[in-house]
Amino acid sequence: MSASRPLHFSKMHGAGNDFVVIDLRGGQPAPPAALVRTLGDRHFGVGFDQLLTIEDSHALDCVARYRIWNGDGSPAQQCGNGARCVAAWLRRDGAATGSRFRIDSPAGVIDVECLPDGRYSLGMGRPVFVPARVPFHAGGDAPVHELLVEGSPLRFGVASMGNPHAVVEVDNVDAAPVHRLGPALQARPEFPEGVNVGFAQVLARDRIRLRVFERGAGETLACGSGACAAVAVLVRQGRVDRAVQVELPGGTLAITWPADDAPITMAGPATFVFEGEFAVATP
Ligand SMILES: N[C@@H](CCC[C@H](N)C(=O)O)C(=O)O
Repeated sequence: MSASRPLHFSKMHGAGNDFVVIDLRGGQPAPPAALVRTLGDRHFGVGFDQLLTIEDSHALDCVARYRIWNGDGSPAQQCGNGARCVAAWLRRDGAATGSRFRIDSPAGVIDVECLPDGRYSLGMGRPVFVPARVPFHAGGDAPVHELLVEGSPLRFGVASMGNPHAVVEVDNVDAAPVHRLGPALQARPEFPEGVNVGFAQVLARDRIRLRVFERGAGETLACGSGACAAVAVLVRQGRVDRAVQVELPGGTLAITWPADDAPITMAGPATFVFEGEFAVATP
């Protein structure tokens, strides 16, 4: 008979981008990649786009630190929807008090503001367009790049929000070849760390629709860092204004980039779905 230990988790989502959140404060080790994949399996596990581990922060002014693991077990540096869920989780836990606090992410410290309507507003940092820092190894520092992908030229902008993004503007996001061009661009050697690929349709200067094929998770119902990257790239290309409602399949995020040298702000929901225990097999 095999033994097991219970692992308590919270199931959450932010605009449909779904998460399992586990508490590793007190120095508990992060789950190995194989356990992340098992937990993330929607048939044999719990299922999620990303696992979020809440950990002790060494930054004095932060309530906690969190790390992000994609469904395929790979670590990620940034997760906008996840950060809002971490903020909500820390508030419910009591570790975070007041309407403003800071959390420590792999991409740096994030300022959180709890809005009166229940949404969370986060300072997501400044977008980085320098190709080598995305990283994207082709061409110069232009707002639009072009590669031959699957035999056709594909035009896109790149940005890092702590994690790498490519943004393709399309006429109709419903008809965009997200599942063909997403993985094809993601696998290009010019993106040595892979890339999250966003397909954006500009509806107005303050409103876009967006679908994102994420690194390590496939298409998700929303990608917070992807929404920030899409607005940053489209502002740089002169296509949208600096305050944009981003409509994703799972919900809407409000993205504001006040000035080139200012951080991007993202506001959106964070929702608890259920609490559970997963039986982790022990040797
Ligand atoms: N869904 C997230 C991004 C998660 C990480 C991403 N897949 C990566 O590997 O960079 C978000 O809301 O930002």
